[in-house]
Amino acid sequence: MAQTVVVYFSGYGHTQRIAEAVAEGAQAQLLRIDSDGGLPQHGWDLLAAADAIIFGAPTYMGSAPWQFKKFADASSKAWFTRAWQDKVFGGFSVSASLNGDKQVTLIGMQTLASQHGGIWVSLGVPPANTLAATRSDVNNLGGSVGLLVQAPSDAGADAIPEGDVQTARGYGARVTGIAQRFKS
Ligand SMILES: Cc1cc2nc3c(=O)[nH]c(=O)nc-3n(C[C@H](O)[C@H](O)[C@H](O)COP(=O)(O)O)c2cc1C
Repeated sequence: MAQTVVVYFSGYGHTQRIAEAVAEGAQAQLLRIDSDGGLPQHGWDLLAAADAIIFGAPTYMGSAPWQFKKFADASSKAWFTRAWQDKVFGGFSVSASLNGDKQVTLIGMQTLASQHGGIWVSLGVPPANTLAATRSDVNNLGGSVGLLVQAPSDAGADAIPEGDVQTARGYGARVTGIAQRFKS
């Protein structure tokens, strides 16, 4: 079985909930970036050993929070040794607005994965964008590069629409499934 790690930052718990849903689908280990932008002691070893790495962050002011950027910059050590070369990568971002410029955060993650020589996994699900579509549908936000999630600004993580949570589980499963195909 391919080993996937979901490495994420969450300021107020919304991205944490989605990281858990992605990890459930991916049968992955969770690795939280702390409020200082650091990883726990074993964090870098866990990432080095992974077959697949999924990045997660909320969108703050139109891009990833500085804590995620600190982690990304610190990953230059792995870049120097090509430690993440040919791993499978995915990414997700949570924000309050339906759009909210989440795509900018996602493209940053895709670029980070590409700098490391990784293989990026798209969302792989068509958009639910018909008149009959609702927020309970899978991929109702119409993402393609990776996973997009909306969390209402005045509510906790429990208020994230079920369609987004389901999309998160499905995306996690897709990333690990693809990593498994590369492994076998
Ligand atoms: C400093 C800051 C900046 C934010 N900027 C945006 C933004 O650009 N677009 C948006 O839609 N939401 C924005 N939000 C809302 C967050 O993306 C949203 O509340 C998200 O669910 C927070 O995730 P977290 O609880 O994991 O930190 C911002 C929130 C904060 C605190």
